[in-house]
Amino acid sequence: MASEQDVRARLQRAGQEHLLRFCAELAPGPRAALLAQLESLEPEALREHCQRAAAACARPPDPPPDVAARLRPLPPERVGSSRQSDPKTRRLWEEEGFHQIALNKVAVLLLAGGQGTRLGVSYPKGMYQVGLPSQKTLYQLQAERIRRVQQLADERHGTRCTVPWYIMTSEFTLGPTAEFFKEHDFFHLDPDNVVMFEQRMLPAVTFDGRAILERKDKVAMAPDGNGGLYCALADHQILEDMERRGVEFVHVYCVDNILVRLADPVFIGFCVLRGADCGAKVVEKAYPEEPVGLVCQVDGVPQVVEYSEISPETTRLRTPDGGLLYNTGNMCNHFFTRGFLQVVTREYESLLKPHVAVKKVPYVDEEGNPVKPLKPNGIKMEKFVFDVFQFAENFVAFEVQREDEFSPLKNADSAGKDNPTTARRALLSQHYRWALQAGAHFLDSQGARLPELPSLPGSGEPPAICEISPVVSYSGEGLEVYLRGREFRSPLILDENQVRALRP
Ligand SMILES: CC(=O)N[C@H]1[C@@H](OP(=O)(O)OP(=O)(O)OC[C@H]2O[C@@H](n3ccc(=O)[nH]c3=O)[C@H](O)[C@@H]2O)O[C@H](CO)[C@@H](O)[C@@H]1O
Repeated sequence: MASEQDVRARLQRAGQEHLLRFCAELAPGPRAALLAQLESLEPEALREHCQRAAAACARPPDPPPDVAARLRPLPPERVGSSRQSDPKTRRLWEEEGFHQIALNKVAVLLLAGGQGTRLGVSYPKGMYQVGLPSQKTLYQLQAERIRRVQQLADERHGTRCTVPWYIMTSEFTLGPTAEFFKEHDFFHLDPDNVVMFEQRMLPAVTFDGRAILERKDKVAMAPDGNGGLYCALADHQILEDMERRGVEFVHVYCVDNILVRLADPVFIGFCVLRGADCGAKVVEKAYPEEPVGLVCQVDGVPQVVEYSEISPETTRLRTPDGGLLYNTGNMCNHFFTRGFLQVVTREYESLLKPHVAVKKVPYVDEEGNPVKPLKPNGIKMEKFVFDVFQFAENFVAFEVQREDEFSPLKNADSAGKDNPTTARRALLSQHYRWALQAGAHFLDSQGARLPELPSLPGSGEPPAICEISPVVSYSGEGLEVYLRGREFRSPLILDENQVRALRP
């Protein structure tokens, strides 16, 4: 371990010597912990990080005034649509996707390093359960969708394929996530095919460029944003692991969309047949100010402009027919070829510009008292996963139906939107629609038929409660054999056991 003297010399080079101001009064344990943490911070990088944060914060608020003028919607030739395509084309994409999955060429990669601050939980968001009858967590739903998509590819192609699951965590989420997966026996996936790796952390910085001490013995650190993915892939040789497994296509997604279709064969197939190296799923925005990134072009280059960096006036612009001009909402659901990820990690990562987030960061004052600030006092610098789109040779967007594929869990119920209630409702409405399409009828507790509302939107409360395990159906397929012409009392939980009992 480095001595205090060494660490002090390094911090002097970085202009951050104040981080040692309580060192002398610490007991040996905390002192060693602090020195170890400080030793891991490379002086030049720390200096640059702190200067950059302060400078970025001193600039006028983003976006620069001329961004709106440089924005354009994506040209139609770059956009495919699941909802507007004919069934034959959709089938073609799906077949191609399943073909690639059966060849073991597809992996999924979960971004799970975020802290769930808005949701108000101290544990990883994937461990959250929104109150489904089965009490499944987001992680379990995702694991089961992987199992089902593998099974469907196997049935079509007579294989035994694997969709490896890469999970990017952070210092905050790795321990509890790894523990949770162990406790749940990896949700019946082979642990060898679940690869967890950790993204880097960066110090939080004051407005005048000083790294913040959260405690006398600890610097305040935050994950480096979901664009930390590219450094983390290199740090942990993840692309090499993918290469060993023969993975060519990577489906990257955000932890909190309860409807997420992992390794979605339709999306994968569309991107592969288009020869894309990079793709993004999009949904039509629900309302102009919806907090979703805007997939568009800036100066003719495909990009996402984050919701926090676009003015309300621009979000409200309309086309002559009355629709929103900027309508393509980012779902944080991306397609990358391994080749593209390789080029990005080798050549472009250092060109990604960090984004500034001003936050309330707990700290110790000059006397060493812990303070929970009431106003934002610190800067966190984050890279964004989509900032690599600009480097793609062939970028495509793929539009899907919101009620089929997008219901993010961002907030606590008090926020009214994108919360546990809306997520639960979206999933149960979808399963209710699938059950009706498959020919099921529902009865109330007295045995009377309940009304049938086949076009119920995701936001509506379904007349009957029906939850279908992802192990039974991935996107509504294969249900007729259990449900057609049958009557069920609400609630119906269609899981593996129930299916065995219903099999003709
Ligand atoms: C930067 C980004 O992608 N923004 C998108 C994100 O916004 P949003 O602001 O909701 O992004 P979040 O903070 O929820 O992060 C998205 C995902 O990245 C993960 N994460 C975050 C920070 C971090 O350091 N490490 C990490 O892995 C989170 O765990 C989560 O799975 O989702 C929205 C859809 O729901 C999109 O419309 C936004 O354009």
